[in-house]
Amino acid sequence: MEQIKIKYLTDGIDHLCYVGGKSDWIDLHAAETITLKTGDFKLIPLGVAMEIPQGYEAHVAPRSSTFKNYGVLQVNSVGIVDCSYCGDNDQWFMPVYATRDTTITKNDRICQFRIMQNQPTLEFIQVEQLGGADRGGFGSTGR
Ligand SMILES: O=c1ccn([C@H]2C[C@H](O)[C@@H](COP(=O)(O)OP(=O)(O)OP(=O)(O)O)O2)c(=O)[nH]1
Repeated sequence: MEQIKIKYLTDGIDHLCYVGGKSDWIDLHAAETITLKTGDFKLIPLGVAMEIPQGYEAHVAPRSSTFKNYGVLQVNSVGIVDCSYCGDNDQWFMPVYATRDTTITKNDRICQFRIMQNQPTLEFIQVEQLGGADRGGFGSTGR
């Protein structure tokens, strides 16, 4: 089992845990109560900093119910937390855009994350011709 050092940056949010029977994604909590007007952008503090193991990164995504419950969109679609983001003040955030007036209450489970192994180091070799057959370009397989 991998161990991750975690620092909670605020009182009053639940500690991270698996929700039994759900999945291996782990929910993250809003660290403060935030009221947004339609069209507002806000970095929602998630109240945690972590030391992700070397060779891994975390992917942060909305929960499926986040839009239904709060009307917010995660503007970067998926957040990437690098393992170099590991200091005491490297708090995790969820950047959101409000599509309606809304309130997110402190400790609400607003998004979720998992860690993923880093990809291998890639070397790009410039060529004039690639080896594969054309597939027809973007969106060519029909609806
Ligand atoms: O949704 C996110 C995305 C990123 N981060 C943190 C962790 C990540 O390691 C750091 C930087 O993210 P990224 O490299 O994607 O952003 P950038 O715009 O390139 O900023 P930087 O100049 O800090 O690298 O911000 C979050 O807390 N939430």
